[in-house]
Amino acid sequence: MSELPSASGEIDWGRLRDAAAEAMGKAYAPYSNFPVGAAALVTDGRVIAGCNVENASYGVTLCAECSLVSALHMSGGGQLVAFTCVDGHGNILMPCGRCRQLLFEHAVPGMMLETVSGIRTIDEVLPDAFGPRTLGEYRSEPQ
Ligand SMILES: O=c1ccn([C@H]2C[C@H](O)[C@@H](CO)O2)c(=O)[nH]1
Ligand SMILES: [Zn+2]
Repeated sequence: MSELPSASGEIDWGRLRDAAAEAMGKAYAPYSNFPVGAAALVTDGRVIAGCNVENASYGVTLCAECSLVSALHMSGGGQLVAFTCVDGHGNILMPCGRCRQLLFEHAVPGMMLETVSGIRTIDEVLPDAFGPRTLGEYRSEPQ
C-alpha cells in the first residue's frame, strides 16, 4: 500500500467483514455459544483476523481481539488502520472495553472501527485513553 487509507470510503469494509465472519467460524465458544470474529487492515495492507477462545474457567476467556492482536505480531507486526468485529449472525459488534484498550496500543491514530452507529475512530470509542505515552518516563524503551 503506497498510502494509508485516510477515510472510511477508502477501506474495503466488505472484505474486512468477510474475514471477520470467516474467523468467527473458528471460534471456540462452548460456554457462551456466542462466537465472535474480528478482522483488521494493517498498515502494510494485509488483513488479519481473530476469534474468541473460551475456557472452562470462564474468566480466562480470550476475546477475538486478543487473538487478532496475537495474529498481528505473529504475522509481522505493524499497526491497525481499520477494524471490524461480528457475531454469529454477522451483526457488527462493538469491542468490549478491555479490547478497546488492547486495540488502542496497536492502532494508528484515528484507526477506524465499524460500529452499529457507523464508522467511529478509536479516539471516539476510547476517549482520553490510557496508553504508552501516559507512562512517560516510566516507560522502558521499545524493544
Ligand atoms: O469484544 C468482545 C466481546 C465479547 N467477546 C466474546 C467473549 C466471550 O467468549 C463471548 C461472550 O461474551 O464474546 C469477544 O470476543 N469480543
Ligand atoms: Zn473483549
